[in-house]
Amino acid sequence: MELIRGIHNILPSHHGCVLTIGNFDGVHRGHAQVISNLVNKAHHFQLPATVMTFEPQPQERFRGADAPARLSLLRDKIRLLDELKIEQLLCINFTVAFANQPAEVFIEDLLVKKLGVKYLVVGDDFCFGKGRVGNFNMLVAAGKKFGFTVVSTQSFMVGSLRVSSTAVREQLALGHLEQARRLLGHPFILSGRVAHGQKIGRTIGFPTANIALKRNVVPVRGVFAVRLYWDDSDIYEGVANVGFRPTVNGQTCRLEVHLFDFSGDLYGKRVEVELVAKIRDEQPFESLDALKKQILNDANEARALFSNDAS
Ligand SMILES: Cc1cc2nc3c(=O)[nH]c(=O)nc-3n(C[C@H](O)[C@H](O)[C@H](O)COP(=O)(O)O)c2cc1C
Ligand SMILES: Nc1ncnc2c1ncn2[C@@H]1O[C@H](COP(=O)(O)OP(=O)(O)OP(=O)(O)O)[C@@H](O)[C@H]1O
Repeated sequence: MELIRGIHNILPSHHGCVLTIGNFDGVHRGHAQVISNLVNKAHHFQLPATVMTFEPQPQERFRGADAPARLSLLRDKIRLLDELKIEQLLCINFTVAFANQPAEVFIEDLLVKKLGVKYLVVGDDFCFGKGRVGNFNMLVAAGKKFGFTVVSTQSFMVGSLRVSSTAVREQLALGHLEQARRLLGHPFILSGRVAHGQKIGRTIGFPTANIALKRNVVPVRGVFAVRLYWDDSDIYEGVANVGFRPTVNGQTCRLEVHLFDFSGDLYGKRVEVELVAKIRDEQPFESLDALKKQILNDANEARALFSNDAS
């Protein structure tokens, strides 16, 4: 997959493609269905299957810290889209100027002149452009004028629920990891680099890897049974907390992972943490000793969960 970073990097050789557009946050099963249609059409037309996405996501640009929690960082999104076998990912810097373009300008300048879209696949609720006035019917009319075809994909449902990034966020906020996984089609992960913490954990017998969360808002809070992936080959099980650590007066939201039976050095490593099941909500404890007792219970619960999974 070729990553095209920004409109200014679209070359004449990129002219002519089969395209879809969206946030693709989390790259869930609804997205996978849209992209499967895209890839089929691309084969048929012998043109590259291309996804256009935005960074930051539009709501992050407009609402800052009030934007919905992010399901996937750009690098996770790139990996997940790559797995769906697209050929080109166009990542557009979502500036205010870009957002303020009228829908007609977006179509004519970007879709027609720069990208030479031959076929456009969108979901059934797709909107775009200033004031989100651009919709499926407008695209169909533009397609007739400029010579491209627009198709909409039917809603992808799990039971009676339409899969969406919003629906995944709701399930994660409720701690329903299994249902979130069903909607995503893959496990929910948090990724980042292991940083130095306050080093209190080791004094209570639970050393933790602290992972700085690069997102504005995280869709989960609490204590979880986790798997940690690192360097592609090693998988470790453990227990983790996502939160502000009220017992030690934490100021920022952090992911802290205690791995079972691990004594290596993870500092500086980029890791992926799969949240397997929620154990409980984070809470303040009156002493480190009380926290230690609780973490011991959490670890036992997580170990039991993993050994049940294995049997
Ligand atoms: C499994 C687990 C559960 C935790 N639960 C809580 C909690 O409920 N409340 C809290 O204030 N901190 C909680 N913590 C965070 C601890 O306060 C923190 O890991 C400890 O202070 C070590 O910090 P350090 O990594 O900076 O040394 C938890 C940590 C782990 C690993
Ligand atoms: N369940 C689904 N079925 C069919 N198409 C979908 C589904 N979910 C998203 N799409 C389509 O995938 C493309 C990208 O969607 P996008 O990420 O922008 O929205 P979303 O997943 O519905 O998230 P949100 O909850 O933020 O609206 C759009 O064309 C959208 O219409």
